[in-house]
Amino acid sequence: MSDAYIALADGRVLEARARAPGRTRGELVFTTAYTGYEESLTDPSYAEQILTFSYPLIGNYGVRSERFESDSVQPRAAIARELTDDVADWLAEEGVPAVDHVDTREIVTTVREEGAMACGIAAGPDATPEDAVAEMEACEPMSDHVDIGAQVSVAEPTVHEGGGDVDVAMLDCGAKGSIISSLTERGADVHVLPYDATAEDVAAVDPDVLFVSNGPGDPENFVAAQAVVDEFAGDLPMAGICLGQQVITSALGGSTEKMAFGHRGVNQPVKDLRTDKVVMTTQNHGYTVDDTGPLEVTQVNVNDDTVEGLDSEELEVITRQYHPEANPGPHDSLGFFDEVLDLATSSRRVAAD
Ligand SMILES: NC(=O)CC[C@H](N)C(=O)O
Repeated sequence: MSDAYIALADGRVLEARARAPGRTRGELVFTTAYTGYEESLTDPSYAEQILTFSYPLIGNYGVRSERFESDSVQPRAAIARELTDDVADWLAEEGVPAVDHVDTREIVTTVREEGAMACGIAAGPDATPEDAVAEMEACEPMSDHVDIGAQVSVAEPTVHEGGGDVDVAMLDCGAKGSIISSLTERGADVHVLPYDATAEDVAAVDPDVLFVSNGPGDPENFVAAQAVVDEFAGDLPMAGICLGQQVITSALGGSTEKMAFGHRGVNQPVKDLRTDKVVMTTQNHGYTVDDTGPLEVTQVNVNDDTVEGLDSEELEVITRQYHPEANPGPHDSLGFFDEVLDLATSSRRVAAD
C-alpha cells in the first residue's frame, strides 16, 4: 500500500512513498541539476512550485545551512526517485511534503511533452488519491499569484556591507543569498529593498546601480519593480538576473512569455554573440523574453535560441536570464558581477566629467 499520491493535471495519479507528510499543490517542474539540492530547495524562485529532481539520488552529501540561499524551503513540495533521510528529515521539520520511490523519468517526460502543469500531493499515513486530486484541482496557474513577491521579499530595507564605494540598490523580488554575496565580495554595499519599493525608496539610498533580483512567478505581476525601472531608465545604470532581466525588459517596452516547461539545471549552454564563446550556466526559469524592446541581444541559449543576455549601451543596462552566481552550478559566468560594478563606476566617472 502506498502512503503518498501525486495527482497530475492530465488526470494521472502516481503512487509514491511519503518522506515528509502533508498535502499541497503547485506548478510541477523539474530540474536536471545533479548537485545543489540544498541551494535549489532554498531558492525563492521555486515558490509555489513542486520541484522534481531528475537526478535519482538526492541528499547523499547531507544538509548544511551554509549552503542555503534563503531562510526557508521554498518549493511547496519535493519529488525524487530516492531522498536520503537527511533531506527527508529536513523537509519534514520545515513542514514541506516530500515523496520518493516514484518513477521520476515518467514525471520528467510528461512535463517535457505536456508542459509545466498543476499538481497535487498527499503524503502520510492517511493520504488518499482523492486528497491529491483535490489539491491538484485547487491549484492556481502561476500568473494568478499576483502578489507572490510579498512571500519572498525582505519586509524592511537591509544593508549588506562590502566595504567598497559602490552602492547597489537591489529590488528583492526573491533574491538568492549568493547574488547578494557575489556583489559584497566584490566590495559593493548592497541595499536590499522590498519588491514593492518606490522610486523614492530607491533614490533615498543614492545608488550607483539599480539591480533587479531573481524571483518566482510571472514577471508581469511585479508591477512596482517595473515602475521603478521605468522611472530611472536612462538616468541610472541597471542590471538584473532572471526575473530581473524579465522585469527590466518589460518595463522598457519589451515583453515576456511563458515557456512550455522552462529551463532548470546546471548545464545549459549559452553563447555570447560578441565573442562566439559558449559557457555552461545554471538556470531556473519558466518565462522568457520574447520582445527585447530597446535592448540588444548579446547572449542566446544554444539549445533553443532563447534570449540569455541583454544589453543597452545607451540606457546602461546589462541583464542575464541565467544565474551567473551559480550555487549550484558552474562558475563560468561569475564575471557578470564585475561587469555590473564596472558599469556602475564608469557611469559615475562620466557623470563627474
Ligand atoms: N529564477 C528566476 O528568477 C525565475 C524567474 C521567473 N519566475 C521565471 O520562472 O521565469
